[in-house]
Amino acid sequence: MSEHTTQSGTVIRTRGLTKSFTRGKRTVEAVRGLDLEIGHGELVAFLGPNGAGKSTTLRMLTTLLAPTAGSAEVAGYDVVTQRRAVRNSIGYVGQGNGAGHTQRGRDELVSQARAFGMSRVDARRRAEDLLAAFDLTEHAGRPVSTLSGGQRRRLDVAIGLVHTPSLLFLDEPSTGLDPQNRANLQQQIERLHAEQNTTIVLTTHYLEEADAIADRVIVIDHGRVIADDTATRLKSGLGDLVTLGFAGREQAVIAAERAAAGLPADATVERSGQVVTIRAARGAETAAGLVQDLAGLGAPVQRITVAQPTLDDVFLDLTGRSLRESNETTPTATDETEGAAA
Ligand SMILES: Nc1ncnc2c1ncn2[C@@H]1O[C@H](COP(=O)(O)OP(=O)(O)OP(=O)(O)O)[C@@H](O)[C@H]1O
Repeated sequence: MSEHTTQSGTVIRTRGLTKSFTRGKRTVEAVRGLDLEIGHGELVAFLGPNGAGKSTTLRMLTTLLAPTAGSAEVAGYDVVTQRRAVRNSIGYVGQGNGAGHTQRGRDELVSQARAFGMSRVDARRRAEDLLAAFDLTEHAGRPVSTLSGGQRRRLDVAIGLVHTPSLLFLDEPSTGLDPQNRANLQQQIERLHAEQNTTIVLTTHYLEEADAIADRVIVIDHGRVIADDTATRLKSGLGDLVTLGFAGREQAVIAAERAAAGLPADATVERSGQVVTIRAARGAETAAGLVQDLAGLGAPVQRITVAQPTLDDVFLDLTGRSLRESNETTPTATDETEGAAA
């Protein structure tokens, strides 16, 4: 089904998109005034800690939740007044498993395709194509409940694609998968994007996932967009992290002083016990120069690592918190759903 795009190729446009939930006497402002434009063919990741508002945004864009304020157009249709048209234009794979548990994978795909109005022959052909594309052909005759987590998740994505949407929303597609299955699913998503030019919007709290597959990373925190760019550009604003280890505290003090005196003003130097950490552009060069200087000053470096910035460093720089740690400690709650998936 083809999507109806604006002349500029924008497929998602939101203005002041807002959602609050009332829980008892408390109001949770899950999404606060989002202004977004996403173009045809982009692969966008919404990245943020648990509870940041990623799923709520996706659920508004896919018409599952009505916004409290603001507006959103998806594939050229309004998510409130043209819900059906939006739903017909998109694929949506939610966090839970969409597939029925006792159905066989192949039958599930065929029934979904039939539900979208395909003939029996076309539905079977579509199911076989999707099974092949997601490496599921050999498992297609098994009841869904017997599939592994990774196979089930791939089937979910295949189901979301039955009607060949050119815009696909994936809510945490790889959460709960082991690294191998996660990598496998990421490959399928990238292939879908590259081969079919499908616009893909996914949510994730895996930094590496956003970094590896998205053309554009929209970092969300407390219901707001706090950064929006390619992963490379987001990271390029930060320096490399150089860690130097010394035999004793005194040498580390000398090293910290030397580094602070010799590095550009935007570099940062911290010392903790026998370890000095430096955040600076061109970390390898910085480290090499320092190692030489320090040997001459009687403070030889014993251990050295140079790490390039990650998206976690970007998040830390923006919020003062580590996204990795936020994910480990922040609880999440979703307890009400409005409407149902297409
Ligand atoms: N149906 C709901 N009723 C009440 N509060 C809700 C509901 N859905 C979400 N929230 C709250 O809104 C905030 C944003 O939640 P949301 O699920 O959008 O975050 P998220 O970034 O997708 O997190 P996660 O990665 O855990 O899915 C959270 O504080 C959450 O508890």
